[in-house]
Amino acid sequence: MSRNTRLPVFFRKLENVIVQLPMFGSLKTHNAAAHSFSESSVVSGAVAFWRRSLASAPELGPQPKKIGVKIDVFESGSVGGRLETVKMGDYEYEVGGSIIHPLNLHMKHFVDRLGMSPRKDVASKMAIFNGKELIFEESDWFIVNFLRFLWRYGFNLIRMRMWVESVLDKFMRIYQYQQYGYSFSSVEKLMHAMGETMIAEGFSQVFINDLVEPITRVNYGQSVRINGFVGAVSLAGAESGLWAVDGGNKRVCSGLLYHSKSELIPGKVTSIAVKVRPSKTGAASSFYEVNYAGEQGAAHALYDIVIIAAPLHSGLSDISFSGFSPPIPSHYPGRYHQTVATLVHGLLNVSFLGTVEPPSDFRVSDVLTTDTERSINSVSALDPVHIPPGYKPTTASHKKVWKIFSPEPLTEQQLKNMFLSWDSVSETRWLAYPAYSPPRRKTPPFILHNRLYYLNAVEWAASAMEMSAISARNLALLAHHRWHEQSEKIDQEDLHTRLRGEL
Ligand SMILES: Cc1cc2nc3c(=O)[nH]c(=O)nc-3n(C[C@H](O)[C@H](O)[C@H](O)COP(=O)(O)OP(=O)(O)OC[C@H]3O[C@@H](n4cnc5c(N)ncnc54)[C@H](O)[C@@H]3O)c2cc1C
Ligand SMILES: CC(C)=CCC/C(C)=C/CC/C(C)=C/CSC[C@H](N)C(=O)O
Repeated sequence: MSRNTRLPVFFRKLENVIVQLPMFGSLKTHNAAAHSFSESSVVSGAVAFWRRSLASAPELGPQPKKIGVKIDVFESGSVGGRLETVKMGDYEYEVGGSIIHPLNLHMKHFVDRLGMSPRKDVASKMAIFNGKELIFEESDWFIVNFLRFLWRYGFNLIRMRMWVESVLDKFMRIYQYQQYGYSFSSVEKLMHAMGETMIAEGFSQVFINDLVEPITRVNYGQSVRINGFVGAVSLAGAESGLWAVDGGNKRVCSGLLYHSKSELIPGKVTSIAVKVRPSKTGAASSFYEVNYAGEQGAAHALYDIVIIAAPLHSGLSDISFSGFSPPIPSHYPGRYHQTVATLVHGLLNVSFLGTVEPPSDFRVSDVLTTDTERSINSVSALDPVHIPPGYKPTTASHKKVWKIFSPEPLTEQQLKNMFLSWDSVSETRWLAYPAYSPPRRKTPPFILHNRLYYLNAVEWAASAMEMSAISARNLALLAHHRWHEQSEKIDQEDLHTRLRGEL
């Protein structure tokens, strides 16, 4: 089992039988301009703006002449945003977005196209902690896991897996739609095109408490009271075959930024105003004035199209909007959930987990927690972003790097309970992903104004690297089609049936 895998071993084997993956062609884009734009806007992570003129895209219909597109990307922090690594000792470790699903085709495509590779796999083993003891510890033996699960949960696990697969199966449609240049004007329409997702019902309470809840806690730091799609994404984040980018996931961001030839402007965007100016022909045209605090102080620049690629929520971007009617809020309703990632290079106190196993036998790498454990969401042994030759995971009798996810920063006392000793500690406080618990809110819009777009609205469906990539590609296509008044490529119904014969 690979280090990023969370579901028990027997499940990995079953998947080959139950899962039918839809077949897709390569993700070769039909729209070079939109594609390179989508790449730069997602993953540079910041706020991307399209300046003055759009490039033509021959495959999208007859185009008058090829004119250049200039893209500026503003970044107030570091490129990669929530993809971040921290150095401990000689190695770097992921402290933000760390795992990628095998069906996340945009991420896969980026890595291939940039000539990067997935990190080497390292074996892992999962356990579940209820605050007192380990209620489940994965065995190395497929048959043992299988029988344990069958005994305790009946066929719940298989049904759950089939439900996740049915959601993923519909989710995969988006790649085909985007390949054919289709776009969607709202998160609701994008989700509708991927098939409505209902919360899976009928699982036993003990199964939800023991397995589903721990997975949503490690992945979204929250309970199971979340919408169906994000629930399925969270469970997908516990499947087999999860991977990471060799050298660190954030390399994809800087790689795509470089590749897109856009200009990176270090600076914090403070406000965006809509300005109307007379054009050469006499007709009024509007521009967006972007004000920012750059390295040389306050400055501004004018753009035709602006894409905001950072969450418009308290504590995350703080951009004000002026001159818009109706007004655009700086912050949309709803908050982002705090997850603290604490990395400790130390000796784990295995008795804190209620186990009597000697540390030299303790090979568990991922400890998930049930809702009864309030102070921590997970404890995981981390592997460096690059696996050096000869690297082998060790038992708990050796010092190694552990990552603890918790809703609040850990106290000295909590660290002392969890570790017998440590050399170094690093703490990263994230406003990590939306707080998905009810009341369910209206999703923020993709289109904030005529040519002003908002990428991170998609996180209210689910937050993951791939979701930002999908949203970026969608907005690049949408911006292009709206600019060229190609309404037949926007919000088309029943694409699934219409495109069925195309591949
Ligand atoms: C702890 C943690 C673990 C996660 N694990 C996973 C995982 O395993 N797999 C997965 O797929 N996803 C994971 N995620 C989610 C994933 O990291 C995010 O969904 C994704 O990285 C979002 O990317 P983004 O570019 O849309 O936003 P961000 O990464 O937030 O990028 C926004 C950027 O905008 C910049 N910015 C903000 N305001 C301004 C401004 N006013 N002016 C200029 N720049 C500004 C910020 O500095 C930032 O760089 C995790 C997230 C966290 C926090
Ligand atoms: C978008 C689709 C279809 C799949 C993505 C599945 C996926 C990678 C989900 C993970 C999402 C997430 C926010 C994980 C956070 S924690 C990651 C890991 N458990 C860790 O310990 O770092």
